[in-house]
Amino acid sequence: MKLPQGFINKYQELLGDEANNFFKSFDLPSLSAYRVNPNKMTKNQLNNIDDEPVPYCSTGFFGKVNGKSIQHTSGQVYSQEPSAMFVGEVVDAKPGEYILDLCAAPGGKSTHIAGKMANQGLLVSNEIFKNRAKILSENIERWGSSNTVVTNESPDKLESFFPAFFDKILVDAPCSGEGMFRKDPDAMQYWNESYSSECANRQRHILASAVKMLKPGGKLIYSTCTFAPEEDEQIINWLLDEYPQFEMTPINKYPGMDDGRNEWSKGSNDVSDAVRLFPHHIKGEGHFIARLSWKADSRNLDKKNYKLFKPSRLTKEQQTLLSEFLNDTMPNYSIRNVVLFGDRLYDMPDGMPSIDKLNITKPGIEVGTFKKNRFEPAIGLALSINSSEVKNTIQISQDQWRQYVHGDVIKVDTEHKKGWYLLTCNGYSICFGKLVNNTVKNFYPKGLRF
Ligand SMILES: C[S@@+](CC[C@H](N)C(=O)[O-])C[C@H]1O[C@@H](n2cnc3c(N)ncnc32)[C@H](O)[C@@H]1O
Repeated sequence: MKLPQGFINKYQELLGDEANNFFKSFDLPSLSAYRVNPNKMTKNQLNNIDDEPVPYCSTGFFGKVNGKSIQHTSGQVYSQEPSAMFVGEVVDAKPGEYILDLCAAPGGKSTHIAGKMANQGLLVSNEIFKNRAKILSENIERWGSSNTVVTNESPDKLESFFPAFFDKILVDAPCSGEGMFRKDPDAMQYWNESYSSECANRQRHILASAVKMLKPGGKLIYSTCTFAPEEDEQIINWLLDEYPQFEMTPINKYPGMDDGRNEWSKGSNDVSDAVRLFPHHIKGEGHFIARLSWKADSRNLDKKNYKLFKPSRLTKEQQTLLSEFLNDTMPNYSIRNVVLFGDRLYDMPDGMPSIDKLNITKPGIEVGTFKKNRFEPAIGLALSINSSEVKNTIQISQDQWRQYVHGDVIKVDTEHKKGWYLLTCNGYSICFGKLVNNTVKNFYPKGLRF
């Protein structure tokens, strides 16, 4: 691979004897891997996977997943390069926590975090760019995460909605992406001698917003997929100088992982507790991760600081249509917080403050749409539940799955009564379908068909 000459000069000087091995690693093929969804897969299914495990991520495996496979489309797996998986492990999300993933698209770290939260607590996944926030929402939807809200805001706008709100915040920062060169050589075209300093400026702004949204006592996790000290050790050194309430917390390092390099930090703070994943030391594309803790004790959320969320009001007709659907299909399902976007009904997780004026792409699980005289369940609802939560299911074969995702109807032999059914394949929820006279009508969203 032809690396930029300035890049070669820079890392020759920084890495000395190691530089040659570092440069050689760019000529090796990039590594593919995937994580499985612990909220969908059973331990047994996990144990049956033959691929080589990623040693530092219990749900990670080396291997390629086809984006048009049933595994991907039903949210059983998420493709992610292996070193990026260590970020989610360092976040160490726990069920019940309030977590913000501030730079979240396309959703690798958010799906990892959501998997660990087991649908309990609140995950706000934010992305500044609208088109990327849409992709993030689709990935969260497939993953079936019911405690996740996707927002589309700049970090400074988000501050006013969530002052001192989160237990943990991940800043997986936009960066010069040197760790992406091998996978996507086009990323090299943006590289120049001053690019890292520009990125560092933006990273400091994002972190300043993140600090305002973190609860005292909370944890801030910072990561990049670049090797540039300006965006890695020097950012952490700046953060420790600027916000003395923080201290670094050690990260349990696995063989092949390196310490943060104090000699690159241009400061007096010890940043060796950060971790570097270099492609010539470990099987991955490369990452930098640091975890900081706010030294003060955690205090409880003072609700008075927040405008409380007010649920949307359904009309009488909407209430009737929804009750009919739920009674017929999933009588035990109750919507936590009703949010209506036009005719689309969402089930928002608990814990959100008022969402007035907040740009939200996905306020939670999309339950369905109110149509004239009927309620149509959404694929988002199907992907977030399992068959034990619905009255009526139809198991379809892999061939029938192919027909359905292509937009075709499915014929079923057995006698079933007319109505909505959850279609499952190999035990995984796929979509709702409406059965009329032994034919399952196709409700797979047009935009997702293939
Ligand atoms: C490294 S990527 C995040 C990858 C993501 N965490 C994942 O695991 O899939 C950084 C994200 O930051 C977003 N971004 C760009 N400029 C930003 C800014 N000024 N503030 C916040 N986010 C920004 C980018 O659009 C991009 O989606």
